[in-house]
Amino acid sequence: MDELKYLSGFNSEFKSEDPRCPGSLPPDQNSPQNCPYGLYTEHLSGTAFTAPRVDNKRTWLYRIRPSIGHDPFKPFLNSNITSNWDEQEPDPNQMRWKAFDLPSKNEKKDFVEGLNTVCGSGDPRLKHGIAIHVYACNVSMKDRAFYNSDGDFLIVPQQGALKIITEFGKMIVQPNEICVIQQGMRFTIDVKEPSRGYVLEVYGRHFTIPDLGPIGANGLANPRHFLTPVAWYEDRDVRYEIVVKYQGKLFICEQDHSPFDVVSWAGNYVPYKYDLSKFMVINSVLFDHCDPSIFTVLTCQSEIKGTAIADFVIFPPRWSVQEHTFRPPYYHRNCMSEFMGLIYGHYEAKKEGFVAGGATLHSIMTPHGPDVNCYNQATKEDLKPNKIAEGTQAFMFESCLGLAVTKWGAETCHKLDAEYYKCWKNFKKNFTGPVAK
Ligand SMILES: O=C(O)Cc1cc(O)ccc1O
Ligand SMILES: [Fe+2]
Repeated sequence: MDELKYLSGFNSEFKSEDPRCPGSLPPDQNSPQNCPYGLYTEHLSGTAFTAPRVDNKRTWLYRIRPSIGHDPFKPFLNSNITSNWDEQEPDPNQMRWKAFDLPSKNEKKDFVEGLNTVCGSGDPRLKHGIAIHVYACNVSMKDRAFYNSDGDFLIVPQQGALKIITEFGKMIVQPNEICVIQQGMRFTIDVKEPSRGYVLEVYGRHFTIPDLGPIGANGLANPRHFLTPVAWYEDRDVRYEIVVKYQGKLFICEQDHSPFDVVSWAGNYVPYKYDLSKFMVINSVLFDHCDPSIFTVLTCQSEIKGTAIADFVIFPPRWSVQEHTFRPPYYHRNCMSEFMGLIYGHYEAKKEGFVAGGATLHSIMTPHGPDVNCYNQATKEDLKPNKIAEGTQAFMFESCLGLAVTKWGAETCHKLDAEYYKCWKNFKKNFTGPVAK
């Protein structure tokens, strides 16, 4: 069970000291000539120095050795991570992936080795774009840490808890929880069982909780339910590997000690986790279907007002009570890209074929919506209050960007389901014809 301590709050100014070294945080300044306990000071920037105060993110780390003490980086081979979006020809078709494979029993893959890019857009060098990855791993990262120089990772475990050690401390992230580890933050992941999940990466900008508009001051994700680790360090002089994702490729270097040697830290640029069951769900209580934006947990905004480079949206269990309404998602064509995954249960619009650990992609302006069975049932059902999606958690990564599927996503994973289009075959023509003159 999760017995770790956390700090609660979103976008808060935190400070934390490992209790083994009380007073390790310099009390009156950021950069003393000599730090308590002989620690080194290091600054981690999450935004430009000159970013407006409301967006400005940085943290001061007090550590046993500065991060710079490492050998040169070399390419890390055998990775299915990419930001090359031209591997395949564009494909506007609705896509559905069966559950992505877990490593087989005689394979050993840690989180880094098990990361595969499915689709994405943009360029980490231009600090604009996203990538969607899936991971499947069965061993812990042994004396190996990872950091992403390209952007932030929003990690959605689907199977298996992740024990994540970061420079800021430890967190355990279970399925139905998510975490965000931002650009530059080093972490290592331990797993106890074959584990699988999804990663939404955003280049160059950070996630926020959405504005609430007329909803008011409260609702959706509550800032106090976002949890940040408390300082924890290890003083271990061993060969340690640091893997970096840099401009879409992985590189590896070695150093002679654990990078998890931060004794205390202070700032507002931190990793955090969030339990999806704590989301305060809002929905229509009389008629019509609310847009899925009502279920936005986190958003990464573009420069265009109200338009997200990436929204993280969930479809949690909730009561459906609308009168004279077609209750499932409406048929539509969207100017945004919609990538969906399933943590457990069944998605209301597609009871078959879209399975936990699998995915769908409905690209810009590609028509989609409930399958024929769902339509037929929803147009006939007695509209009593109904708890939908009990025992279910589907989610969507929605982006204003056009997404390209990688070679891994289209071919190598062997999970694309060629039968997907069939769930929309055989719509009955119900048209009753014009009024007779
Ligand atoms: O396509 C989907 O299943 C996601 C979705 C759900 C919904 O309730 C309304 C619109 C929408 O795109
Ligand atoms: Fe949709």
